[in-house]
Amino acid sequence: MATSRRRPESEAATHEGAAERQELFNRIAPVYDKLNDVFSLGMHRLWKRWSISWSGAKEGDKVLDVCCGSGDLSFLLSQKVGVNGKVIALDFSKEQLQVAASRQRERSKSNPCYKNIEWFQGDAVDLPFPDSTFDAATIGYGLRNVIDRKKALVQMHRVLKPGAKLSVLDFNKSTSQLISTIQDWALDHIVVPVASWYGLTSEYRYLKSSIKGYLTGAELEKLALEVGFSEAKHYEIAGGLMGNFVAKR
Ligand SMILES: C/C(=C\Cc1cc(O)c2ccccc2c1O)CCC[C@H](C)CCC[C@H](C)CCCC(C)C
Ligand SMILES: C[S@@+](CC[C@H](N)C(=O)[O-])C[C@H]1O[C@@H](n2cnc3c(N)ncnc32)[C@H](O)[C@@H]1O
Repeated sequence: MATSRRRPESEAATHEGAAERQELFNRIAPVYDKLNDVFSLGMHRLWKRWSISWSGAKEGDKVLDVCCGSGDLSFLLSQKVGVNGKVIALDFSKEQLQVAASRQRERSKSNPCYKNIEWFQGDAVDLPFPDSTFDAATIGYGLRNVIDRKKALVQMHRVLKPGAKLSVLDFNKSTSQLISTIQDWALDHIVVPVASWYGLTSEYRYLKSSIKGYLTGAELEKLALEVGFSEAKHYEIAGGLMGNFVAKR
């Protein structure tokens, strides 16, 4: 009997799902930064600063930003680790990485520290780095979008040094009916209608369904301990609309 080289059905579905998401993030890349500022009234910048603090990144460190997108967290990490440090930023969307690289070129004109960032196109579930490489890692609004989140956590655990921290910023999948009603209302009545002006209706509708399909803080803590992190704690921020999860290798 000839051996089939086709992927098993579930693996093929995962691959197709990931490719669809990659395309979605490619499509939103040109307006992504602007819409985040508009919809969060600029607050996402503050949440990202907090997430960097939670990562424990410091001067001279070698750090990883997974699902870096257009690079907001990578730029903050870059300032934190300074010219003696190194930021490795990874994403699977070519368009997002192009935006990130162009922002880096622009910012490096006034602050050479940003030259310490290196961009990689790659998959969060298959990180192309050796074990125990990084002093800290971040993933902002990324883990929710990864189909096999356990695999991504296993990978991030593997590439962190013992004692290093992972900081995961994202929407909070709240257990409070009030908070999830507010999230749903804002997404249905503000975010999706405005995104529609840019021809991005389905892309921003996806945002709501991805929050429903995400993990609660308690579920994130449980999963991180399962994959080998020694400590895991989820913090609600922005009145419970957002969350930051911290896990220590
Ligand atoms: C920076 C933010 C989200 C990034 C983001 C993440 C995704 O997974 C996406 C998927 C598909 C399309 C877009 C995104 C995406 O932009 C968080 C803030 C921006 C949000 C788009 C809007 C948040 C609305 C909140 C429910 C209410 C905000 C309250 C605020 C204090 C005014
Ligand atoms: C919502 S954006 C967040 C970007 C950035 N971290 C921020 O906070 O603005 C999510 C990013 O995750 C990336 N992404 C989603 N799944 C991924 C995967 N499996 N591997 C690599 N990148 C992924 C997308 O391409 C997108 O750029």
